[in-house]
Amino acid sequence: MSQAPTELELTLGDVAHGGFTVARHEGRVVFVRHGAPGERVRVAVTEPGEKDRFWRADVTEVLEASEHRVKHPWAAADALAARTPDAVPGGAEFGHLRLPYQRELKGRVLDEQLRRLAKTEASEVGFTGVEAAEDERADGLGWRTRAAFGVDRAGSLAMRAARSHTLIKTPALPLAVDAINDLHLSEVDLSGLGRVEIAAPAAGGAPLVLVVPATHDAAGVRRAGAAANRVSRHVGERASVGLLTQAAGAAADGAGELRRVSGRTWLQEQVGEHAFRVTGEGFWQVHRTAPQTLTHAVLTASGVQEGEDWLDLYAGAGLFSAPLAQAVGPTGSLLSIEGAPGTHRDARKNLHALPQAQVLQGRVERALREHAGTRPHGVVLDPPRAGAGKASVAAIAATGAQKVVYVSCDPASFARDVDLFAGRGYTLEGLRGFDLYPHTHHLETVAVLRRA
Ligand SMILES: C[S@@+](CC[C@H](N)C(=O)[O-])C[C@H]1O[C@@H](n2cnc3c(N)ncnc32)[C@H](O)[C@@H]1O
Repeated sequence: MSQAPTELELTLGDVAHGGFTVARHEGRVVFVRHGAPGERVRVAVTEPGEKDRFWRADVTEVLEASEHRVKHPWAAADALAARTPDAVPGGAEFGHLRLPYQRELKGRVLDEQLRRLAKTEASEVGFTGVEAAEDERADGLGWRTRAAFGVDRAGSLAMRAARSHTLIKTPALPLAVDAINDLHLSEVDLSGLGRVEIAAPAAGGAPLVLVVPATHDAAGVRRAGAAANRVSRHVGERASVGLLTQAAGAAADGAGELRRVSGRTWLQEQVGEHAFRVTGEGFWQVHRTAPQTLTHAVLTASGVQEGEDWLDLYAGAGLFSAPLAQAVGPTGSLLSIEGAPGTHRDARKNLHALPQAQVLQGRVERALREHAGTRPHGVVLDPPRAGAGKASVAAIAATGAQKVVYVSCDPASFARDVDLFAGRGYTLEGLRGFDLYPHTHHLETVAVLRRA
C-alpha cells in the first residue's frame, strides 16, 4: 500500500466547527488549519494515516490567497511566518483573516450546526450575523482579562501550540489586556511551575496571579512555593499572588487548596451597578466587555418583568442572577444554581443584598428535581462548553417554564440541545451571536426558546 503523502496542493472549501476549512483529496476529507475558504494552498499533512477516514493538515504556502487574508496581528502566532506551522501558540487561529470575515465564518458554522443537528435555519429565527462585543477595539486585540500560560523547560512563561504539547516562549500576549502584559512575568524564573493563570479585573485594579506546581508531591510544592515568592517579589503591590496546590479547577471545586502568597485571593468585578467577587479560579467571562454584552442580551431576550419567577442555571458568581433578581424585584423570585462550591460561595456573597434571590449549590440536573412543575416564568442557562445535555434539558422542561434563554459558547452542543428541547416541546424563537473571542474560532450565542 502506498504511503500517505506528507505534502499536498489543495483548494479549500468552507469553514467547519473547530476553526478548520474542509478540503478533499482523492475523496478523503482533509481538515486544514491556517487557511481560508476558496484559497489554493500547499499543506503539510500532520496526521497522515493511510487508513484514516480524514486527515489533518496545516497550510505551508498560499498559492492563491483569499481577499480576506491580512497580516496576522500577533507576529508569533502567524503560522505562515513560523519555522513550522505548528510552532505557533494556539488561541489566535483566525488572526490571518479580517475581523468582519472572521465573524462571517463563525455565523456560517452556527448556521451549519443548527441545520445539521437541529434541522433549523438560523436566518428563520432572526439571526442576522455575529455581532462585535460592546466597545470592541477595531483591531480585536487587548480583550482577554483571563489568560493561562504554561512554563517551558527554561522556566519561562510560555503558551501551548494548538493540538500539541509543544510550549512556545510567550513574552507578551496581544489578545490580553495591558494589565496582564504589564506584569512582565516573562522576566521571572518560573522553574517549578506547571501553569500560571492571570486574571485582571475589567474595571481596573490589581490582577491576581495564580501559580500551579509542575508536580504535586511535597518537593514539587516546595519548589513552586519558591517560584511563587519570586513572582510576588517581582510584581510587588501591582498584583496579588496565590498558589494552587492541585490541578486545574481544583480550587473552584473545593478539592484543591488556594494558598495566599501576597495580596488577596479574589478579584472584584463591576458590571453596571452590580459588584461581583470572584475567587481564585472561579468562572468569569474572559472578554473585557463580555459581562455587560451578555447581561444586556440576556435581559433583552428574557423580557423579565417585576413580580416574575426566574431560574438562573450554571450561574457562576451570579453575573445574570443579580440583574435578573433586581428586575423581578421583591415581589418576584430568582433561583440561582451553580455547581462549583467556591464559585457558589461567591454567588452567595454577590447576591446577599437581594433577598428575592435564592442561591443553591449543586448539579443542575439534580438540583432541579425538586422544582418540577413549579412553572417559573423563565429559565436562563449558561452551561459549560459541553452544553446542558439530556438530563438537564429534561429537568428544565419538567419545571414547565414557558421561556428559556440559552447562553452558549459552543455551537455544536448548543444545536444538539436545541434539538433536545424541541423533543420536549420548545421551539427556537430568537438567536443572536457575539464575537467575544476575536481572532479565535469561538463564538457566544444567546437564544430564546419558547414552549409551544
Ligand atoms: C459558562 S459558565 C457561566 C457562568 C455565568 N453564567 C457567567 O456568565 O459568569 C458555566 C458555569 O457552570 C458551572 N457548572 C458546570 N457544570 C455544572 C452542573 N452540572 N451543574 C451546575 N453548575 C455547573 C461551572 O462551574 C461554571 O461556573
